[in-house]
Amino acid sequence: TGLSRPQRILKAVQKNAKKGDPQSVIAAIDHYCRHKEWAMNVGDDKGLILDSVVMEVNPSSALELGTYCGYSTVRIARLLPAGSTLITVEFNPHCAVIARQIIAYAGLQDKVKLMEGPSGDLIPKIKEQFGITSFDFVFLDHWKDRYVPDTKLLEECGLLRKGSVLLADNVICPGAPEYLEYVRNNPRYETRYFPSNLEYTKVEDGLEKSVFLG
Ligand SMILES: O=C(NCCO)c1cc(-c2ccc(F)cc2)cc(O)c1O
Ligand SMILES: [Mg+2]
Repeated sequence: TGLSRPQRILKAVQKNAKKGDPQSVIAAIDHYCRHKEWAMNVGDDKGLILDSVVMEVNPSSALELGTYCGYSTVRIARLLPAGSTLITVEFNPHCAVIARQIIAYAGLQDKVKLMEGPSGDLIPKIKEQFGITSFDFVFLDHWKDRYVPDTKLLEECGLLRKGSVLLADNVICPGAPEYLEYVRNNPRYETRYFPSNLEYTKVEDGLEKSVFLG
Protein backbone atom coordinates (compact mmCIF):
# COMPACT_ATOMS: atom_id res chain seq x y z
CA THR A 1 0.00 0.00 0.00
CA GLY A 2 3.01 2.27 0.02
CA LEU A 3 3.18 5.52 1.99
CA SER A 4 0.49 6.73 4.35
CA ARG A 5 -1.16 10.16 3.88
CA PRO A 6 0.92 11.68 6.72
CA GLN A 7 4.07 10.26 5.09
CA ARG A 8 3.08 11.79 1.74
CA ILE A 9 2.55 15.17 3.48
CA LEU A 10 6.03 14.93 5.08
CA LYS A 11 7.51 14.13 1.66
CA ALA A 12 5.81 17.20 0.17
CA VAL A 13 7.32 19.35 2.94
CA GLN A 14 10.82 17.89 2.42
CA LYS A 15 10.50 18.44 -1.34
CA ASN A 16 8.91 21.93 -1.42
CA ALA A 17 9.75 23.73 1.82
CA LYS A 18 12.96 25.32 3.10
CA LYS A 19 14.43 23.93 6.33
CA GLY A 20 13.97 26.33 9.24
CA ASP A 21 11.32 28.34 7.38
CA PRO A 22 7.90 27.75 9.02
CA GLN A 23 6.01 29.84 6.44
CA SER A 24 7.32 27.63 3.60
CA VAL A 25 6.31 24.49 5.56
CA ILE A 26 2.77 25.88 5.96
CA ALA A 27 2.62 26.84 2.26
CA ALA A 28 3.91 23.43 1.13
CA ILE A 29 1.27 21.55 3.16
CA ASP A 30 -1.53 23.87 2.03
CA HIS A 31 -0.52 23.51 -1.63
CA TYR A 32 -0.29 19.72 -1.38
CA CYS A 33 -3.63 19.37 0.45
CA ARG A 34 -5.45 21.79 -1.86
CA HIS A 35 -4.13 20.42 -5.16
CA LYS A 36 -3.05 16.83 -4.54
CA GLU A 37 -4.97 15.27 -1.65
CA TRP A 38 -7.22 16.62 1.09
CA ALA A 39 -6.09 16.25 4.70
CA MET A 40 -7.56 17.40 8.02
CA ASN A 41 -5.19 20.32 8.72
CA VAL A 42 -6.89 23.46 10.02
CA GLY A 43 -5.84 24.89 6.64
CA ASP A 44 -5.16 28.35 5.25
CA ASP A 45 -8.58 30.01 5.69
CA LYS A 46 -9.22 28.98 9.30
CA GLY A 47 -5.43 29.26 9.80
CA LEU A 48 -5.64 33.03 9.37
CA ILE A 49 -8.22 33.21 12.18
CA LEU A 50 -6.01 30.94 14.33
CA ASP A 51 -3.04 33.23 13.65
CA SER A 52 -4.98 36.36 14.64
CA VAL A 53 -6.20 34.85 17.93
CA VAL A 54 -2.68 33.58 18.78
CA MET A 55 -1.22 37.03 18.05
CA GLU A 56 -3.91 38.69 20.17
CA VAL A 57 -3.26 36.36 23.13
CA ASN A 58 0.53 36.26 22.64
CA PRO A 59 0.68 33.20 24.92
CA SER A 60 3.62 32.21 27.15
CA SER A 61 1.99 28.81 27.63
CA ALA A 62 -0.15 27.13 24.94
CA LEU A 63 -1.79 23.72 24.55
CA GLU A 64 -2.93 22.00 21.37
CA LEU A 65 -5.15 18.92 21.52
CA GLY A 66 -4.82 17.00 18.25
CA THR A 67 -1.44 17.40 16.52
CA TYR A 68 -2.12 15.26 13.42
CA CYS A 69 0.86 16.12 11.14
CA GLY A 70 1.85 19.27 13.01
CA TYR A 71 0.45 21.85 10.58
CA SER A 72 -1.33 23.93 13.24
CA THR A 73 1.50 23.21 15.67
CA VAL A 74 3.82 25.03 13.24
CA ARG A 75 1.25 27.82 12.70
CA ILE A 76 1.01 28.44 16.45
CA ALA A 77 4.67 27.90 17.43
CA ARG A 78 6.00 30.26 14.73
CA LEU A 79 4.08 33.12 16.42
CA LEU A 80 5.11 32.38 20.02
CA PRO A 81 7.45 34.79 21.80
CA ALA A 82 10.93 33.47 22.74
CA GLY A 83 10.84 31.36 25.89
CA SER A 84 7.21 30.28 25.34
CA THR A 85 6.15 26.64 25.21
CA LEU A 86 3.50 24.90 23.12
CA ILE A 87 2.43 21.48 24.37
CA THR A 88 0.71 19.38 21.71
CA VAL A 89 -1.10 16.10 22.39
CA GLU A 90 -1.51 13.35 19.76
CA PHE A 91 -3.21 10.00 20.31
CA ASN A 92 -2.03 8.33 17.08
CA PRO A 93 1.66 7.24 17.32
CA HIS A 94 2.10 7.21 13.53
CA CYS A 95 0.94 10.81 13.29
CA ALA A 96 3.24 11.74 16.19
CA VAL A 97 6.25 10.33 14.31
CA ILE A 98 5.42 12.46 11.25
CA ALA A 99 4.55 15.57 13.26
CA ARG A 100 7.88 15.51 15.12
CA GLN A 101 9.69 15.54 11.75
CA ILE A 102 7.58 18.38 10.33
CA ILE A 103 7.97 20.47 13.51
CA ALA A 104 11.75 19.88 13.41
CA TYR A 105 11.89 20.68 9.67
CA ALA A 106 10.30 24.06 10.48
CA GLY A 107 12.98 24.57 13.16
CA LEU A 108 10.43 24.89 15.97
CA GLN A 109 11.35 21.84 18.06
CA ASP A 110 12.68 24.00 20.93
CA LYS A 111 9.26 25.66 21.43
CA VAL A 112 7.18 22.49 21.13
CA LYS A 113 6.66 19.51 23.46
CA LEU A 114 4.73 16.67 21.82
CA MET A 115 2.96 14.25 24.17
CA GLU A 116 1.79 10.92 22.72
CA GLY A 117 -1.31 9.31 24.18
CA PRO A 118 -4.94 9.92 25.15
CA SER A 119 -5.60 13.56 26.12
CA GLY A 120 -7.74 12.42 29.08
CA ASP A 121 -4.75 10.61 30.58
CA LEU A 122 -2.11 13.20 29.72
CA ILE A 123 -3.82 16.47 30.77
CA PRO A 124 -3.66 15.63 34.51
CA LYS A 125 0.12 15.02 34.16
CA ILE A 126 1.01 18.34 32.51
CA LYS A 127 1.49 20.42 35.67
CA GLU A 128 3.97 18.02 37.29
CA GLN A 129 5.73 17.09 34.04
CA PHE A 130 6.26 20.61 32.63
CA GLY A 131 5.83 22.87 35.67
CA ILE A 132 3.02 24.74 33.94
CA THR A 133 0.55 26.53 36.27
CA SER A 134 -2.04 27.42 33.62
CA PHE A 135 -2.50 27.88 29.85
CA ASP A 136 -2.96 31.26 28.23
CA PHE A 137 -4.22 29.60 25.03
CA VAL A 138 -5.75 26.18 24.14
CA PHE A 139 -6.45 24.98 20.56
CA LEU A 140 -8.97 22.11 20.46
CA ASP A 141 -8.67 20.07 17.27
CA HIS A 142 -8.80 16.43 18.36
CA TRP A 143 -11.73 14.00 18.53
CA LYS A 144 -14.81 16.17 18.58
CA ASP A 145 -16.50 14.13 21.33
CA ARG A 146 -13.49 14.87 23.57
CA TYR A 147 -13.88 18.68 23.45
CA VAL A 148 -16.32 18.82 26.41
CA PRO A 149 -14.73 16.22 28.70
CA ASP A 150 -11.25 17.67 28.13
CA THR A 151 -12.42 21.26 28.70
CA LYS A 152 -13.97 20.15 32.00
CA LEU A 153 -10.74 18.29 32.82
CA LEU A 154 -8.65 21.42 32.14
CA GLU A 155 -10.93 23.35 34.53
CA GLU A 156 -10.72 20.65 37.20
CA CYS A 157 -6.91 20.41 36.92
CA GLY A 158 -6.62 24.17 37.44
CA LEU A 159 -5.01 24.57 34.01
CA LEU A 160 -7.29 27.48 33.05
CA ARG A 161 -7.11 30.93 34.63
CA LYS A 162 -9.24 34.08 34.33
CA GLY A 163 -8.72 35.15 30.70
CA SER A 164 -7.52 31.83 29.27
CA VAL A 165 -8.60 31.62 25.63
CA LEU A 166 -9.93 28.38 24.11
CA LEU A 167 -10.21 28.12 20.30
CA ALA A 168 -12.06 25.10 18.93
CA ASP A 169 -11.83 23.86 15.32
CA ASN A 170 -14.64 22.09 13.42
CA VAL A 171 -17.57 23.26 15.50
CA ILE A 172 -19.75 23.01 12.35
CA CYS A 173 -18.00 20.29 10.29
CA PRO A 174 -17.64 17.52 11.46
CA GLY A 175 -19.33 19.45 14.29
CA ALA A 176 -19.05 19.65 18.06
CA PRO A 177 -22.66 20.35 19.11
CA GLU A 178 -22.22 19.37 22.76
CA TYR A 179 -19.18 21.69 23.00
CA LEU A 180 -21.10 24.65 21.52
CA GLU A 181 -23.92 23.94 23.98
CA TYR A 182 -21.39 23.77 26.85
CA VAL A 183 -19.53 27.04 26.23
CA ARG A 184 -22.53 29.03 24.95
CA ASN A 185 -24.74 28.24 27.97
CA ASN A 186 -22.02 28.50 30.59
CA PRO A 187 -21.69 31.74 32.63
CA ARG A 188 -17.99 30.97 33.09
CA TYR A 189 -17.28 31.51 29.37
CA GLU A 190 -17.53 34.48 27.02
CA THR A 191 -17.86 32.81 23.61
CA ARG A 192 -17.91 33.92 19.95
CA TYR A 193 -18.19 32.09 16.63
CA PHE A 194 -15.82 32.85 13.71
CA PRO A 195 -17.39 31.61 10.44
CA SER A 196 -15.10 30.12 7.81
CA ASN A 197 -14.93 26.98 5.70
CA LEU A 198 -13.75 23.40 6.08
CA GLU A 199 -10.07 23.25 5.13
CA TYR A 200 -9.47 23.31 1.34
CA THR A 201 -13.23 23.17 0.57
CA LYS A 202 -16.30 25.42 0.21
CA VAL A 203 -18.11 23.53 2.97
CA GLU A 204 -19.12 25.72 5.91
CA ASP A 205 -17.10 25.35 9.13
CA GLY A 206 -15.78 27.72 11.76
CA LEU A 207 -13.91 28.28 14.99
CA GLU A 208 -15.43 28.99 18.41
CA LYS A 209 -13.37 31.31 20.61
CA SER A 210 -14.19 31.07 24.32
CA VAL A 211 -12.63 33.12 27.13
CA PHE A 212 -12.65 31.45 30.56
CA LEU A 213 -13.89 33.97 33.16
CA GLY A 214 -12.52 32.12 36.21
O1 LIG B 1 -11.25 14.23 13.25
C1 LIG B 1 -10.66 15.31 13.12
N1 LIG B 1 -9.66 15.64 13.93
C2 LIG B 1 -9.28 14.75 15.00
C3 LIG B 1 -8.39 13.64 14.53
O2 LIG B 1 -7.09 13.98 14.80
C4 LIG B 1 -11.03 16.23 12.00
C5 LIG B 1 -11.84 15.75 10.97
C6 LIG B 1 -12.21 16.57 9.89
C7 LIG B 1 -13.09 16.05 8.81
C8 LIG B 1 -13.00 14.72 8.39
C9 LIG B 1 -13.82 14.25 7.37
C10 LIG B 1 -14.72 15.11 6.76
F1 LIG B 1 -15.51 14.65 5.75
C11 LIG B 1 -14.83 16.43 7.17
C12 LIG B 1 -14.01 16.90 8.19
C13 LIG B 1 -11.72 17.89 9.82
C14 LIG B 1 -10.89 18.37 10.84
O3 LIG B 1 -10.41 19.64 10.79
C15 LIG B 1 -10.55 17.56 11.93
O4 LIG B 1 -9.76 18.11 12.91
MG1 LIG C 1 -9.67 20.23 12.68
